[in-house]
Amino acid sequence: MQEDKAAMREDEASMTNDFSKLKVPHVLTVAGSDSGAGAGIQADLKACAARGVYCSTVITAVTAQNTVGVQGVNIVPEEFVAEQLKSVLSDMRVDVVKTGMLPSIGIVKVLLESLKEFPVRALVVDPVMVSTSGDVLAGPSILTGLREELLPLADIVTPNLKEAAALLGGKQLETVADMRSAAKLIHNMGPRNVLVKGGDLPASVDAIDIFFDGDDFYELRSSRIETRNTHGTGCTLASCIAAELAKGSPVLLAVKVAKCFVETALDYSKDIVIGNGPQGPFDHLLRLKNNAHNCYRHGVFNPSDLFLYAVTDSGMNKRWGRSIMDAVKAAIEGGATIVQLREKDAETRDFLEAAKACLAICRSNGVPLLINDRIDVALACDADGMHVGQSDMPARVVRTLLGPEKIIGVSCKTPEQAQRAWIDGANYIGCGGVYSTNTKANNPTVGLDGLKTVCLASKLPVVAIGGIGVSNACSVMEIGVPNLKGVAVVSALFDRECVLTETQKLHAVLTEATSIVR
Ligand SMILES: Nc1ncnc2c1ncn2[C@@H]1O[C@H](COP(=O)(O)OP(=O)(O)O)[C@@H](O)[C@H]1O
Ligand SMILES: Cc1ncc(COP(=O)(O)O)c(N)n1
Ligand SMILES: [Mg+2]
Repeated sequence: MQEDKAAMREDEASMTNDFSKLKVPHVLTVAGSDSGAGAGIQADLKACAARGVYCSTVITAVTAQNTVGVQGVNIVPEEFVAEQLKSVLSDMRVDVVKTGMLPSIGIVKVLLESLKEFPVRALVVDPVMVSTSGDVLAGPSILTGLREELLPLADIVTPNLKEAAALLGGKQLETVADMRSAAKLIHNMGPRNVLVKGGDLPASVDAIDIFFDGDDFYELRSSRIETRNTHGTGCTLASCIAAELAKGSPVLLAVKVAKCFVETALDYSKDIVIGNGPQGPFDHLLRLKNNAHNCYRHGVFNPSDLFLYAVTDSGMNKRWGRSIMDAVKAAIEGGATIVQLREKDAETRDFLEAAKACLAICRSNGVPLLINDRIDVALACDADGMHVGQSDMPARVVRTLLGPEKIIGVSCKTPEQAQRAWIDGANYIGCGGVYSTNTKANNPTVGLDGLKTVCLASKLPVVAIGGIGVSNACSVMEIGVPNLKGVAVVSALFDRECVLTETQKLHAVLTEATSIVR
């Protein structure tokens, strides 16, 4: 639409803009709010976020809506819709406008005026009229404005079966052949492309949509996901199309990507239960959630996990003739609450295989698994986090690479190091060696006094490490500082014949010691 004018604006902008700054693809959605957050503005925001595109919002109506249906609609006065449009379009460089619920002809007119004043690269029109629950979101009064003025500006219009029927004056669509002829007739109203969506096509095994570009028809099929969670599929599809267009994609490719996204998101969230009604929302942020899903306890670090912290040592386990997996399994069975793989001598490939196997064991027991020092291994196996020393990669860099959900621990001997770990975004610190140990060469000890000093200065929870075992764990915990949450042990568990028994013994000692402290 009005590409010349849009291109001119782009040129003007390029003269004044600093290109060392990154231009973010930008979709503006002009739609209604859904309080249940499955459809409307909320779906648009999530869909654009999932596709890596910025989304601004002009709200045309506020609906009271849940998985049962629409309980109320409050239309935003058209002057105020105009004000929102002006705020966004006059200031932010919008690439694509996507429309959803346009509840009155007045609002359609206001939108048309704004698009004339501030042309954009592409316009996606999702002609929302009736919710899947059957409630009216925009009445027939908008139809003439839609057909005669908005559709001719649209790069693509995406009616579902009912909306296509309404645009064509009420004739019901029941077959793929009906969808094709509807697409052609709607194309005659002026949009460059038409997508008739067949989510509600009766008795279809696949989810079939018909795309028509004025010359050719494309039958787009995806498998139909058996789920009640289809509320908001239409809004999501249109927003994804807009997002891909904003990135510069051709229209048909944008539609294919969007359809694939909807199918994947439906499949991913087919069993989630939100609300008691017949139609639930689905989960757009599957990529992010995939991680959180895989995480111990949805990625929420609990400092009490530091209670009995088992740290492996490959040499030790090899000497006793067991694999790292067997060692980890026994430690967890004995009561270990967190596990760290510290394999200084392992070959990378072996380490990764072992890490994956240990992760499976830890996940099935709800115990977090961290990797010592090796961020490549932590990333490759999607471990729950990392532990780093003062000469390893800085915690702040590790945080950037692992993201916000993962656990990061830092070895600290001094209050200054503890302060730095906190600033760098660590979750806990390991303080030691408390006693001397032969698992770490040339490692000066801090003693119980040093441990106490660091605990008192630390804003993060602390786990004590270094030469701790059944005989002295009690004295360590008895220093009685609230943020000392437990002990980390290597030899006391793994340089022994039976890991299970030793872990059980240590667990009993710690339980006893902490009950005295409390
Ligand atoms: N159960 C399903 N499985 C897979 N895709 C679906 C399913 N239901 C809808 N879709 C797809 O979601 C998109 C939105 O379609 P539809 O539900 O018909 O629109 P609306 O939400 O506007 O009624 C279409 O691409 C459609 O094929
Ligand atoms: C505010 C608003 N906008 C659009 C829809 C359509 O979504 P669906 O067809 O999936 O019910 C809706 N229910 N609510
Ligand atoms: Mg639907």
